[in-house]
Amino acid sequence: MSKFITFEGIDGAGKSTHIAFVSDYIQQRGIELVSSREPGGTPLGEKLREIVLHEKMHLETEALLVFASRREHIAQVIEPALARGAWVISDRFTDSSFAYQGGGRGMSLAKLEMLEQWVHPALQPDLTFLFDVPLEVARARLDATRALDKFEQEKADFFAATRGEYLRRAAQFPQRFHVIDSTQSIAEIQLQLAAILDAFF
Ligand SMILES: Nc1ncnc2c1ncn2[C@@H]1O[C@H](COP(=O)(O)OP(=O)(O)OP(=O)(O)O)[C@@H](O)[C@H]1O
Ligand SMILES: Cc1cn([C@H]2C[C@H](O)[C@@H](COP(=O)(O)O)O2)c(=O)[nH]c1=O
Repeated sequence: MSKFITFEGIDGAGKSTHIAFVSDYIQQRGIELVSSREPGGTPLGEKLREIVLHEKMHLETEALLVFASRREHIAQVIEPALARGAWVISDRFTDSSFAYQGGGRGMSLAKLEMLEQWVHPALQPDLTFLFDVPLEVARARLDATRALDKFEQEKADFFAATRGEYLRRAAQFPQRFHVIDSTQSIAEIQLQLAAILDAFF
């Protein structure tokens, strides 16, 4: 049966690193897997991603653009894959909008809930991995790897609020969230992910 798995966390928490491991782990079982990301995942979504990650804009414009990208992603990628029985992994989904636009930027959570209800009233991830890490650790990892985009250049209080909203949502939806302590080594985290997935297959 199809499954929808999302990966969340502040920038530099380790999502991309662990998506590669989880993708291999799932595919080794002969399961068809579609791996995608937000904002993005479709040609239109990738154009919106460029704008969202690099242009300054009103916080509600930002929220509308990430949900526009998501609407296209759901229609073109997520729903067709789930309908044919494939598993879908998405590097970020609506929890990111609550964390970044809601927590980080301070947008009304009630408005975000309205957008969520509009764009995907019946779709929620089956499993969400939240890679939780203090900002200093995430920032040190990012600084070592690449030039920073608009979000990655935000200050400590933005990421404290983003992380706080992620943890609030994990407490609100404990049935789908697994909070992973991302200060552990990659090998330790992989053991934890494998155990969670083994129980999920
Ligand atoms: N548990 C870990 N211990 C040490 N280094 C790690 C760990 N997890 C990830 N890293 C390293 O941190 C850097 C950032 O990791 P990664 O790109 O996976 O983060 P990310 O959450 O996908 O970031 P972003 O959301 O900004 O793309 C990489 O160089 C990666 O090798
Ligand atoms: C889906 C989504 C994403 N964002 C932000 C969070 C990140 O800073 C970037 C995406 O970059 P990544 O390297 O792929 O993690 O976009 C957001 O603010 N709101 C969202 O809904």
